[in-house]
Amino acid sequence: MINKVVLVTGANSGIGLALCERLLGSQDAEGLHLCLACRNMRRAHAARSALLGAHPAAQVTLLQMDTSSISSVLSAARELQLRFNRLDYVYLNAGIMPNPQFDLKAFFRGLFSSSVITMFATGEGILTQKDGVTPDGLQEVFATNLFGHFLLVRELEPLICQPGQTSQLIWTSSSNARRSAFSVEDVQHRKGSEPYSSSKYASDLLSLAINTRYNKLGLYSSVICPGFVMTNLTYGILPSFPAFLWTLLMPLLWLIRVFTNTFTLTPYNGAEALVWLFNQKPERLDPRAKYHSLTSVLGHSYTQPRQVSPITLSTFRCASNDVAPFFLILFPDGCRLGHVTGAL
Ligand SMILES: NC(=O)C1=CN([C@@H]2O[C@H](COP(=O)(O)OP(=O)(O)OC[C@H]3O[C@@H](n4cnc5c(N)ncnc54)[C@H](OP(=O)(O)O)[C@@H]3O)[C@@H](O)[C@H]2O)C=CC1
Ligand SMILES: CC(C)CCC[C@@H](C)[C@H]1CC[C@H]2C3=C(CC[C@]12C)[C@@]1(C)CCC(=O)C[C@@H]1CC3
Repeated sequence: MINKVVLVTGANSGIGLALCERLLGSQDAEGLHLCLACRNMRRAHAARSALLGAHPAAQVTLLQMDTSSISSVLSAARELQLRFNRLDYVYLNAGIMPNPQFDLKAFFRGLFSSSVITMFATGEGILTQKDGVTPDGLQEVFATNLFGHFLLVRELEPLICQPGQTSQLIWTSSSNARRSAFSVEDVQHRKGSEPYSSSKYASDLLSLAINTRYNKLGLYSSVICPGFVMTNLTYGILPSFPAFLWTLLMPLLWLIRVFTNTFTLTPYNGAEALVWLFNQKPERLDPRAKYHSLTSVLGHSYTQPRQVSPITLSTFRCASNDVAPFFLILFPDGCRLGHVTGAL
C-alpha cells in the first residue's frame, strides 16, 4: 500500500541520491513510493538498482525529465498525473553550475582577509560561470535550476493542491545565493558572470512567493542549503584536480569545520535538512527561514533554520511584486506559457 509519494528531481547522484537512500533507510519508509526524475535514464537505472540493492522491497520508479527543457517538463508532468493521484513531497533538487571558473588569485587574497570564513561558507568572490542557451532560448542555468522546476509545480497543481491534504515543495538552494547577483532588469542573469548564485537567489524568492499564494491551498514551500558537499557538481569546479587529490585533502577539509559548520562534505550530511523537512509539519515552518544542513567538528550533522540576511529580508517583503515581473519579462507576449505569469 502507498502512504506517501515522493518526487525527487536530479535523483541519480549526489545529494538527491543520498536523500533517496536516507528516506528508504528511515523508519517511515514503509508505504513510501519514490519517483526519481532524471534526464539521463542510464544513470537513473543505475541509481534505482543501487537503491533496490540496499532496500529490495522498496517502491522506486523512474521518470524521464530534463528540467532545462519545457517540452520534457510538460510531458513528465502529464505522465505523473497518469501515474499518481497525489504527490506528498516534491524535492526540486536538480541543478547545474556549468563551466565554472575558479579565481585562484581571489582565493589566496580571501585566505588572508577578514572574509575568509564567508568565502569558505559561500564560495563568494571566487567563482564565476559561463552560461549557455537552451534550445527553448532560455539561459541554461536559470532554465535548469529554476524555471523548469517552477513550470513543473504549476503543471502539477492538481496533484499537490488537493482539499484536505498538505503537500511540500523543497528546493535545494545554496549558501552561494546572493541578492546582489540577482536583478529584475536581467532576470536570467544574461549579462552577468554569476548565473548560479542568481538562480539560487531567485529560487529563494520564488519559494516565498509560492507560500504567499499557495499555503491556503495546502501547498507549502521551503528552501534548504546543503553546505559544501563533494559531488559531481563540486568536482567540476576544479576539473584539473583529480578526485584522489580531494581525498588526500579530506583531513584539511575536516579541519576547516573548526571554523565553519557548512563543510558537510558528504552527500549524506548534505541531505540532512532535506530529510529533516520530510519529518516536519509544513504549517509550522517559518516561510522566511532557510534550512541549513550543518556538520560539527566531530562529524555530527544537524539542521538549523537561519533567518535570511537583512538585505534579503527587505527584498523578501516585496517578493510577490518582484517575482511577477520576473516571469512577465520571460514570457512577455503570453505564449504557450503565458499562464505561468498569472501564478504570482
Ligand atoms: N554540492 C554542493 O556543495 C552544493 C550543491 N547544491 C545544489 O544541490 C543540488 C544537487 O547537486 P549535487 O548533488 O551537488 O550535484 P550532482 O551533480 O551530483 O547532482 C545534480 C543532479 O541534477 C541533475 N541534473 C542536472 N541538470 C539536469 C537537468 N537539466 N534535468 C534533470 N536533472 C538534471 C543531475 O543529473 P545528471 O547526472 O544527468 O547530470 C544530477 O542528478 C543542485 O541543485 C546544486 O545546485 C547546493 C549547494 C551546495
Ligand atoms: C582546496 C581546499 C582547501 C579549498 C577549496 C576551495 C574551494 C574550491 C571551495 C571553498 C568553498 C566551496 C564552496 C563551493 C564550491 C567549492 C568552494 C568554493 C560552493 C560554491 C559549491 C556550490 C554551492 O552551491 C555552494 C558551495 C559553497 C562553498
